[in-house]
Amino acid sequence: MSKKRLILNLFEMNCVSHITHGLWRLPDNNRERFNDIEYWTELAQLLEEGGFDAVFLADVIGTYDVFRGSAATSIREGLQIPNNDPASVVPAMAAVTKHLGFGITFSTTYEPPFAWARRISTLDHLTKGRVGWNIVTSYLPNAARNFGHDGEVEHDTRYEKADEYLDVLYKLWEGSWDDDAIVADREGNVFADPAKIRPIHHEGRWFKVEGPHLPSPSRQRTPVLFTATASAAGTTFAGKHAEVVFTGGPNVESLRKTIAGIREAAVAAGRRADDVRFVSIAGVIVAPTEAEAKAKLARYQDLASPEGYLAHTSLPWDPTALPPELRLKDATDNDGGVGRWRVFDPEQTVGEFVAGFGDLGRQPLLAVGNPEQVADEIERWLDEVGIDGINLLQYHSHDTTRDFIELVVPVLRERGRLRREYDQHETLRDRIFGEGDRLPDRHFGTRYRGGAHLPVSGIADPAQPHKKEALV
Ligand SMILES: Cc1cc2nc3c(=O)[nH]c(=O)nc-3n(C[C@H](O)[C@H](O)[C@H](O)COP(=O)(O)O)c2cc1C
Repeated sequence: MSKKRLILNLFEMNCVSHITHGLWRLPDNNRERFNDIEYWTELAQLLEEGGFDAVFLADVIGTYDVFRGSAATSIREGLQIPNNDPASVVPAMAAVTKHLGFGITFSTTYEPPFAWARRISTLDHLTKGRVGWNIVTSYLPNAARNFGHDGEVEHDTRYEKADEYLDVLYKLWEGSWDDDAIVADREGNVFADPAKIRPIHHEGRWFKVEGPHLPSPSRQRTPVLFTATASAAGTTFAGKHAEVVFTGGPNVESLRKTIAGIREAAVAAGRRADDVRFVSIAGVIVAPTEAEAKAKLARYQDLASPEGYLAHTSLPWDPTALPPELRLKDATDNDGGVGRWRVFDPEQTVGEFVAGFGDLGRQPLLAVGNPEQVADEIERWLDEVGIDGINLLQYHSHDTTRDFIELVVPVLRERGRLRREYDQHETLRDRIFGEGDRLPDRHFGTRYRGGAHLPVSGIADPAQPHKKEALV
């Protein structure tokens, strides 16, 4: 059996402190340059030189203001504020690269689907088929208040809304235009054929969209669909829609369960179990020798900020205000509001609990060592845990990426886990799945192709009465 090839992404965010809080202070870390277009173009070129598949851009549309009932901790920490729009930096990166893919996070909960469908189609055109979309439903109460709600939309309702959102998008991306709709007939003065373009007339519980889609079909039509979930509602959603699932989770057991559950949900949705690929967050601290890598981890650990992690987790109580020797079971009567990203141990003291938040060693996939040791660990995760790829966390920008490219990429290439060069002209989807540019027929989104399941077959053209808008 051939070896599983690693999907290699960099995990980024258009902000200072994405997910390794406190480390922006490392000497020469250049995260505060995120407002500069050169930050992104340099990064994109570096990633493409190193053979990365994609840069993955996380996003939030609110502040973390649950911890201590205020956004102040987040603001002090640079924790995802200030932040800029992720999609806006993609064209700059695309202009200086040919192969690098782009994963863009966007929420289905607050902004309606028509404009987003247009924006991502534009990006798919400009990148020649290199975009993916990380579908999120948004978890920040402040995000809800920024978009006219009093509080968060209830969890499962967000997924119901997301499901309809995707339905609208598939109608626009897959069904609204035929591939041969653009005629570009100069003599006949016909640019596009109205009979091959149709409105979608979507009317559902959440959205009413007439269409047609404004952009013509891009190479992938539907961008590669990513999501991150472990909940029951999210698992059903991912089984139907997701092509790549981003896995976090506290440990390997929960991860294996998530993977198995989503594969099962994919099969229930008429897809194949391996139609979904799994990409894990990975911390990699590598150096020529193990001792140097461990020393580097210690340097990083010194600067890690538990406060940043506490605010990021939206902990609804403040353990730093309690005596550090108090046991958690005596400090709080529920799960401590720790939530799904942290395992709660009632026997821990408050002091241990706080220190644990800033413990970089708690990462389930953390490889610290020389290049061979790191490659061994990544291969173990591919073969034993069952992931398909990694999203590399950044401790230091751009040293984390450079180290990985210089030290780990050659070893993974030697072991047949990474390609030596890109295939020319391939889209992001084709690179990941090797089955062409478009969604496979067994994906729900393809049901609208050619106008199937849409109320009209084409736009009526009064100047050409024989080509009437036909009801189907
Ligand atoms: C690795 C990873 C990355 C994520 N990135 C984002 C993000 O950029 N923006 C966001 O709003 N949510 C992000 N999330 C949160 C997820 O979208 C989702 O809310 C979370 O996994 C809980 O989903 P569930 O309630 O369905 O289990 C991320 C989650 C994980 C595990």
